Amino acid sequence: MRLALIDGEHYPDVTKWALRKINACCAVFLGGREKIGSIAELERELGLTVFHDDDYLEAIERAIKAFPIQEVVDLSDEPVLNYEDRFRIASLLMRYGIVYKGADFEFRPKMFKKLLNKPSIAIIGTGKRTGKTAVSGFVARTLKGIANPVIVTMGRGGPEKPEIIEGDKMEITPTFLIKLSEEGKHAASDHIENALTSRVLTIGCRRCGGGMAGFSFFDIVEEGVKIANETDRDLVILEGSGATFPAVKADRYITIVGANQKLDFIKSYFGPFRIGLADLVVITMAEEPMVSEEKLREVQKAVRRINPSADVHTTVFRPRPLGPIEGKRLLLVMTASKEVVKKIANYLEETYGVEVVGMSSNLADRPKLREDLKAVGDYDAVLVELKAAAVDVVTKEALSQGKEVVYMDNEPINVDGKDLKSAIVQLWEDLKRDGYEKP
Ligand SMILES: Nc1ncnc2c1ncn2[C@@H]1O[C@H](COP(=O)(O)OP(=O)(O)OP(=O)(O)O)[C@@H](O)[C@H]1O
Ligand SMILES: O=C(O)[C@@H](COP(=O)(O)O)OP(=O)(O)O
Repeated sequence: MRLALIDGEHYPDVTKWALRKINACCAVFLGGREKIGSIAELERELGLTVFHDDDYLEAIERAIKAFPIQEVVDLSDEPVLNYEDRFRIASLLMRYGIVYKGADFEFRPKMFKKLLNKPSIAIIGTGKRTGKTAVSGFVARTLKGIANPVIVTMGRGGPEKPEIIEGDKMEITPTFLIKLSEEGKHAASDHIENALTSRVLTIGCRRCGGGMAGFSFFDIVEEGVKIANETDRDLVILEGSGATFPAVKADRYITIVGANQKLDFIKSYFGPFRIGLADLVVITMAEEPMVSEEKLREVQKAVRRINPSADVHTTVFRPRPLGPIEGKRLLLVMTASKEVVKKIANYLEETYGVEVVGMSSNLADRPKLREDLKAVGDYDAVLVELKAAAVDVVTKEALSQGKEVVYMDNEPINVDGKDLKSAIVQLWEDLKRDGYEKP
């Protein structure tokens, strides 16, 4: 069935003429009073049900619940709808799997397939390096004792066939990672990072390309999910990549929003789609210099407005070295900005009694990283995130110099007085209580 979006900037007979052409079952009145009388009169003139509300999204949602709508056709125009409004509508319809068509645009959702035969939590983000891997690892560690999770990733550096890393059984050493890298693999891919930081079973998948709403052009997640189904694990954590996520229906959603992101990417375009899916939102990097207090308030406000029912947590990252570093002279290498790396260096010096003698924020830029590594003086150990060039450049160079390699994780810490750990346990308890949807 087809729902039409109409307004009062068109005369009723013009709208009626167009409605006949598209064979609509009902309409939502969006606003604009210049060319109509009352809405009741309009409804009589058009001869079909017209939904309306102060909030046009509410009206559309009501129409969708009342009729089995497959397509929404937008017969309105500016000034009633601006471009931001249209993305809001597109975000809502994407969530319901409904096509949204206008005069010169069409948004076609991919269907979320129900493929998992066990409970699942998807961890998706509004952008790259917003902290999906950090939070996925945190969720896995939090639930490890009670839910025995497996993580399925879909990185752009992921393998062509799903790769299983038994992080719970094997030790992931610098030498093992170098071996993977020499086999031509991306040894710092998300599934390997998760296996190392959280010591759980992970399944790495590949994806290529991402659209606007969050679906990938190609990916092998379905193959990864089939393998996850065959494991004896109780919970599948599906981790997105960049602003893209698996087109697999999950039972719960955690959306990661970087406080440092452009506000428009959070509250406009398809930000509301990603945030609207969430049961729990984690706002990451909520501190200076990434974000001012004023902008943070705007980000929090936008998230609450888009999804009032989500449990919102505001957090910062702090490093969690995965090996002993106390008393060492450290080289610190990260994908974060120069200012952040300095901040982390101070934190490490204060917390672990180390001396940070060199730093690089160029982990994701190999030519600059090589220059940084050449310029550094003597050090005992390199502390590096398992991302980007951590293995093929940093680990290789450090081992060749006889230096120690210690990998580090980024731990989310609440700055809002809430407790992310108990919220995650609660999410799992609720999921168990409510039951999960079977394929
Ligand atoms: N205190 C901090 N403030 C801001 N950023 C930080 C801080 N500590 C770490 N970071 C950065 O936050 C980012 C977190 O990346 P994470 O991997 O978790 O995100 P992601 O969305 O999964 O991306 P990817 O999988 O590509 O690494 C990293 O770039 C890391 O260097
Ligand atoms: O670029 C990506 O696809 C992933 C990392 O994937 P790998 O390169 O580690 O496989 O980054 P993210 O989106 O999670 O920030």
